Amino acid sequence: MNKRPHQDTPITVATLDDLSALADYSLMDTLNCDPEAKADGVDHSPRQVFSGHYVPVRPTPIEDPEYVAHGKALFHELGFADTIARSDDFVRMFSGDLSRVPAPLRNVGWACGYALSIYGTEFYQQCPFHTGNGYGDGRAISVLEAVINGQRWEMQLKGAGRTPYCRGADGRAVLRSSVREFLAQEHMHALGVPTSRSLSLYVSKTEKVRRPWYSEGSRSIDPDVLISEPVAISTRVAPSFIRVGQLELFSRRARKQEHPQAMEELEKIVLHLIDREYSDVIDQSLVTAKKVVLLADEFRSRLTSLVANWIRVGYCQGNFNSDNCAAGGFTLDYGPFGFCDVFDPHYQPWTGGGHHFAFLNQPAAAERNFYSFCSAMRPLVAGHADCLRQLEDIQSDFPKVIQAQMEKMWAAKLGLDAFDADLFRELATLMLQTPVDYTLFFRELSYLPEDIEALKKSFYKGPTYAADTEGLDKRWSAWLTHWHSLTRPGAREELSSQMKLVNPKYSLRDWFVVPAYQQAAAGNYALLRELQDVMTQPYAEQSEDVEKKYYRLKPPELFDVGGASHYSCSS
Ligand SMILES: Nc1ncnc2c1ncn2[C@@H]1O[C@H](COP(=O)(O)OP(=O)(O)OP(=O)(O)O)[C@@H](O)[C@H]1O
Ligand SMILES: [Mg+2]
Repeated sequence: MNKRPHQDTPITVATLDDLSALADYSLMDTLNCDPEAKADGVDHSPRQVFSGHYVPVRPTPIEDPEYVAHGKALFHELGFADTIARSDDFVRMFSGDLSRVPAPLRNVGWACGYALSIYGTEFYQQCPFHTGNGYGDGRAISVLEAVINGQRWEMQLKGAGRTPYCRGADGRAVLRSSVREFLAQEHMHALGVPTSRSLSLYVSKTEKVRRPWYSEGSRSIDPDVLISEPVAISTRVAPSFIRVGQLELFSRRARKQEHPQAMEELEKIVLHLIDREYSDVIDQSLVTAKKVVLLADEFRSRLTSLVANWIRVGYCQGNFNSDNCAAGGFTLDYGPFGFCDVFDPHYQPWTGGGHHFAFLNQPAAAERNFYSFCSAMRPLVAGHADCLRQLEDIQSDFPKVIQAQMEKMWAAKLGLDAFDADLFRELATLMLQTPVDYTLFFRELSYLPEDIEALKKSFYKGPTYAADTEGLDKRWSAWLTHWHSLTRPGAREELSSQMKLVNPKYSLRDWFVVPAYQQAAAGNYALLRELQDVMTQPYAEQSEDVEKKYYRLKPPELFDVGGASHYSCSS
């Protein structure tokens, strides 16, 4: 993702014909197609796919699509005219109807299989056939790759109907989860955290599906009602959608010698990954084993930096399995995620996710995914003792590297040049005992307050605080004094501005998003657009109105409410 252009580019795409001129289908042209697949992509039944990197799949369009939103920043970066998002043929294509796209665009897309490791352990049970051959993109279908100003992008529809990997489900995404993913991708990008990006979001005016969900104000852990929700298709964009799980699928097949081309397919997918995501840092002319070592080294630095960034902004991925871990080192799959309110190392919004994926356990979860990645790479370096040793060193140094990234991140949040363990330990204790709102606390600290009054804006004032307010206030004051003594003297304004670029003012809390998707389901997109606006400038002060609405503590009545504080699924 480091090749991403940051500046607006002149408009080059004002019609679908313009886009089709930029299309380049090299994944379908260079990787292996499932030899048993029919080229027209209309067989959507769940089945085992034994070999090949992709299956041609024709998306199932949603009925009567209506424009909801488009990723404005991405449009400008790509040189897309805003008006194209509402034009008939663009709407048709990105709501899943490829039947009338202009050549060389094709009327089939592709879906990929991938394997699953949960916290480093290989799993097969989630595949309906218990073999791993029926697991993969169950509702994600890529429809093109385009090269735009020298940068290649893959565009992928989510919710575009069944694929052979749909595991018997309908392949749809509801508006609720699509709005969450759409807004979160935009927000993360604006926060400076590498992520897949939001291109567009369309909803069906007539087609609905039933999903388990929470009744209004429900405090139940599991959904307590079945609701009928409009279906939607969002399109996300990235240099590739290769996941660690995908590399594992081919590596498991090579390891078990499942078919004669298994080793070659593993090598091909890894070289494809390098080409899409790492071509600027890995020399094309090296032998594969050497490329793999460089890949592991670079992926480790991206992954450790990614997770430190998640923690910096209060993000919990919730389900950080190897199949939700993009091999390009960016955030992928905004299903059971959340941005925390209260600072809580155990914060985990997804009730099915388990403690091992909780907020401050994410470095350890990343380590497990990295181990799965390294195991998947091993067959490619097996014949090169040197490379094998280097890969093992890269793997075993992961904890050290992530620890260094975390310390660097905490130091930056605190505006310090170096991490101070004592200061941090006391802060973490105070944040837990009070407790504090994570975003508000660090933002208030960024104004360099002389006393703790301003910091109190971030206090939720729990039972420990109520029981000994004076004692805790004293400790907070002592902590603040200690903190001031460690900050750079002079240049206060510069320090404050620097901290404000590390500590966002606004974060996409779920209780902001709930009314936005509820209103959107009733055809009113005003709140969604307002949120899109606010959350794409998370470091800016913005207006007083915005501050009043979005820079505040979570109201007590919203704690523990299903759908606003936790969810059991993310469909
Ligand atoms: N084929 C499908 N049809 C309908 N719903 C699905 C399908 N696949 C997954 N889901 C829903 O999405 C939830 C998350 O599953 P998973 O992460 O595998 O898919 P995803 O969100 O579509 O993934 P990704 O963003 O990683 O492509 C599941 O619990 C399920 O509720
Ligand atoms: Mg997923």
